[in-house]
Amino acid sequence: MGEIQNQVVTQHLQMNETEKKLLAAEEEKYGRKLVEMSKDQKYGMCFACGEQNPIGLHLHFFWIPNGVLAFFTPRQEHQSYDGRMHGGLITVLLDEIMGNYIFKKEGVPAYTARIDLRFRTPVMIGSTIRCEGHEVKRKGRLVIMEGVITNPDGTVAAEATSTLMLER
Ligand SMILES: CCCCCCCCCC(=O)SCCNC(=O)CCNC(=O)[C@H](O)C(C)(C)COP(=O)(O)OP(=O)(O)OC[C@H]1O[C@@H](n2cnc3c(N)ncnc32)[C@H](O)[C@@H]1OP(=O)(O)O
Repeated sequence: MGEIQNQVVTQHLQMNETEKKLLAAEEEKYGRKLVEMSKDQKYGMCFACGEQNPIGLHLHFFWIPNGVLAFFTPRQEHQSYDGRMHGGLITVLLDEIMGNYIFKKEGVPAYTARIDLRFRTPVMIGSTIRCEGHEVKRKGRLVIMEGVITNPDGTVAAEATSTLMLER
């Protein structure tokens, strides 16, 4: 098993042209360049953001005021029913943007203790979606975050609230 893992080599996926254009439009809106969150080599196998994970989503995250922004374009392998992105993977996107934001902001891992999610409209394969998360509340080590995924036509695809527990 370890041997097989060690043989896996992957190329980190960069943002595609559509994602870059959408990012540029956001930067226009904010009137400044958005800073990308650093990648932590220790977590290179993270399914959502890890650069070394051969089957990962290879997300890129950007700091926005009190929150985080990312884009994602689902591929054929991310399907559920024909042409639709799998809901479990939509959940991964929301879980990740909220969790990674707190991890990067605080410098300690934050574990998802609860996630409430509503799927409102389908996400279609090949369409670039916008993922945004914001911190809304703190109580001790507990952090409440909200996240939303928007389709290219502006409709909300999914929205979630999560409770994360910061590591001691
Ligand atoms: C770049 C690297 C990658 C970044 C990835 C980030 C995104 C991904 C994030 C994840 O998906 S993490 C993986 C999935 N989640 C887990 O594996 C977490 C599994 N659960 C646990 O490990 C523990 O349950 C947990 C750390 C969340 C809490 O355990 P603790 O022992 O630290 O806390 P405890 O259960 O004693 O609760 C402490 C307090 O918090 C409260 N609490 C716990 N969970 C709560 C909840 N969900 N809602 C409200 N309150 C909650 C609890 O009632 C209590 O309140 P009191 O102090 O007043 O008694």
